[in-house]
Amino acid sequence: MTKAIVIEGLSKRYGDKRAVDGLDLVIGEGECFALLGPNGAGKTTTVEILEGFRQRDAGDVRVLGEDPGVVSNPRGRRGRASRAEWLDRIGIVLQGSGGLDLLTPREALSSTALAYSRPRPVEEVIAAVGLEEKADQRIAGLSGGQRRRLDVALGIIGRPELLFLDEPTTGFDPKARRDFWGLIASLRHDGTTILLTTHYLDEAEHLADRVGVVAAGRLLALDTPENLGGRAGQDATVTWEEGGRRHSFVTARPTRAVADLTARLATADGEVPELTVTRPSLEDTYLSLIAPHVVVGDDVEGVKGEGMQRDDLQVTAGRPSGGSTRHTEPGRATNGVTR
Ligand SMILES: Nc1ncnc2c1ncn2[C@@H]1O[C@H](COP(=O)(O)OP(=O)(O)OP(=O)(O)O)[C@@H](O)[C@H]1O
Repeated sequence: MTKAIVIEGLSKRYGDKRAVDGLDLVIGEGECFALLGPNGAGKTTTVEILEGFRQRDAGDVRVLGEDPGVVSNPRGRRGRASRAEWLDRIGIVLQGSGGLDLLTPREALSSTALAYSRPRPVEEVIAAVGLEEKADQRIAGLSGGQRRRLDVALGIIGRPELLFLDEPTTGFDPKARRDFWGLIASLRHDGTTILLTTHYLDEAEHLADRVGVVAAGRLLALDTPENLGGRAGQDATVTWEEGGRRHSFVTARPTRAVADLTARLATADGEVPELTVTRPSLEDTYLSLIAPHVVVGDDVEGVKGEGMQRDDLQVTAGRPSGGSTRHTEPGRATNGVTR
């Protein structure tokens, strides 16, 4: 595997706060990798170090073969030319960008495109993010979701080899999210490496080849979405209706359980009433992974104000929400970058 990103023993403190605490991670070229974690887990700090916006305290980092801490410094020993070359290969969508209010999306994209050696056509990018109707209106008048789409457009206009997406679909309506997922699929198809942070687990599940879960600056788990935390091999819950009541049990062998139930209870048309077979969803697995880092009445360790509370976990954890089958066997956009 050719490595797009290599992180070894990465650490970063803010005063006494350990935002990133000995992180190791390798992301391959062409991979779509999702970094998951509660508020304050250290995701943005990590990504900003990779983007060259922040200096690390310790550890080694390589992004497209360069040390961002060195190459991103225009006055450093590598100089302005290397920095421009490196930035030419990277696209960045930050959590929110501003300062473009007086421009239109077309103007913002056209001027940003000038900074790249082989930009995508502006029209193509406007269409890809579904901003055709807003292309010539002032950015100040765009809705939150439309601005976010523009952020994404600014991130991909330079035809990056590596795209950083920090919570890209926040504020998107469901259709815009689906459209965005399609866009990411086509970028991946073209070989773009993508590092995504998101709080939407369905988004990670849909888009990512692998996910990493971080809390308190440490990597808790790393796997494909299907296998995270041993998910694929975990017991299944079988539920059905019998005698007017719901019944359920947990089993490691759901195929056999369904066959037994079908033999015993199936009606003339072969159906067992209200039969469902569920395994833990990605959300269930994620919540149990981060649960030890949740403090009752306080934020997640190392977290900003809106951290997830234990009450949230009680509502959701263990809910047989994912993989449910019925009657079947379960089976800072570049506009923020000074170039
Ligand atoms: N500039 C800063 N100065 C001081 N502390 C900071 C700064 N930036 C982040 N932190 C702290 O570092 C920790 C990690 O924050 P970070 O923003 O990297 O987390 P995150 O996983 O991206 O969170 P979110 O999901 O809320 O975006 C938090 O405790 C946060 O309060």
